[in-house]
Amino acid sequence: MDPSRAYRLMHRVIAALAAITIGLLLWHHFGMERVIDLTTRADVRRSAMDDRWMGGTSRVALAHDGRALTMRCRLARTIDWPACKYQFVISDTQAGIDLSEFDAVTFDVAYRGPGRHALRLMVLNFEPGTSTLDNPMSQKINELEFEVPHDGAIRVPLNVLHTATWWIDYMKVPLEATDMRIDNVTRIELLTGAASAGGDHVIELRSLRLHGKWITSGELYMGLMAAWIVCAVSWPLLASLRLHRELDHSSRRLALLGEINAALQLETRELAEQANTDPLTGALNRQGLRAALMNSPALLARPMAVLFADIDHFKRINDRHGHDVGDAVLRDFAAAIHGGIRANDRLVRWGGEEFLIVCPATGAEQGRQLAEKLRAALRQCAWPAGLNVTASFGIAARGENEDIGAVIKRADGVLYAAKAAGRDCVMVAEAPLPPVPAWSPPSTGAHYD
Ligand SMILES: Nc1nc2c(ncn2[C@@H]2O[C@H](COP(=O)(O)OP(=O)(O)OP(=O)(O)O)[C@@H](O)[C@H]2O)c(=O)[nH]1
Repeated sequence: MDPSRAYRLMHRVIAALAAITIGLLLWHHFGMERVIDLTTRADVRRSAMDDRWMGGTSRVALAHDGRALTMRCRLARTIDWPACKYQFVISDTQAGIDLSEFDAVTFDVAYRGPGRHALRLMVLNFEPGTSTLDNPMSQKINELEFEVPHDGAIRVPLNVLHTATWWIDYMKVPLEATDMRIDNVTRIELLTGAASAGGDHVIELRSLRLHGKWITSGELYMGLMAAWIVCAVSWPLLASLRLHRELDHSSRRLALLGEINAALQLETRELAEQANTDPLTGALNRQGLRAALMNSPALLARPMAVLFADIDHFKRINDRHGHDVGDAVLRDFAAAIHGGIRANDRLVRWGGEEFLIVCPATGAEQGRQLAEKLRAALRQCAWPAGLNVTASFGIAARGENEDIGAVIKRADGVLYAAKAAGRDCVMVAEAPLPPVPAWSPPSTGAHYD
């Protein structure tokens, strides 16, 4: 799953878990009630017992009319502790039920008979190491005695149960094992009170219910703690995954932006080149020459020469063969010139069929030789439509402190002369006059009136 989605989901999970925790704690405290009704529960075996097994002479009979369990007891005080009792057997094995999370027992009972109407509740807990299956008396006996009220309804808290002292004596239980325990209850008994009067006692037990929680507080706390631990571990894990993914995303976006930037720079460079280049011949245009001179001022360092080249009778070519052939001638002319000049020379289409060649580190004579070489190269070209194309050249070498415009003008001047001289030739301009030094007053001390 996408870590960002999982992270958002985690927010919801934590909010839900917080709500569930509060809900469960409140529900556990105020509700979640589990009730075991011993008078009706199918897996509980119900019976009655008198004291004859202890040598007594009491008699008991149990009847169940569907409404109540009625115990008729003829109590005979012929032994010290005569009693009749209900027996609720929950388990015949060593494994009973855990009532430690049960907090009360309720009775709905009607009691008729002589003397005090009291009942004794005994909760038998199977204790591993102490109890045995063949002797129910070996199970820890937790007891309490209560008066049956007139209306017969009573709720007795289970925490008032205590381990019967006579059982502690009987079993010789060490002090540290005498605590009340009801975590493995196998049977529950309800007896006539210890000091009940002899005679006929009729006890109608309409219900005997244990009230507790569906899950113990321990289980609840453990479960909630486990859920919170899972959240606590997952949270930073998902947060770091999300961070990692966001970093990954950002670096990919950064890389993409870098690529776009590089593409834009390339495009800008291409546009700049297009703006500086003549689309027909690939030579620089005037703007391109200006940019080249600004970017490489060394182009103007002396010696340097400008060759002005002009195709002869170009108008005639256009007129006779059409503009397309004229264009092809211009392209081939630029290519031929390009093939004959050095890499650091610059070819500029000055306009129409006029080209400039700016040659750094070149004097007037070298310029003339270059122009002758180019003129010879033009003769070698295979021109379109079988034409024989020639060009005239005017050369000017840059004088001291002469600006480029003046050099071009002088080259143009001698080109005009070359045309006038019959074309297909090279003319070199005279060197310009050296600049006149600025006047300064004589240093001899002479003065003028
Ligand atoms: N095909 C074509 N023709 C062009 C282009 N630019 C200018 N021209 C033509 O080039 C011709 C130049 O003619 P002119 O200036 O009279 O020069 P020319 O005919 O070469 O004569 P000379 O220079 O005296 O030898 C004109 O007809 C322009 O229309 C272009 O880009 N393509």
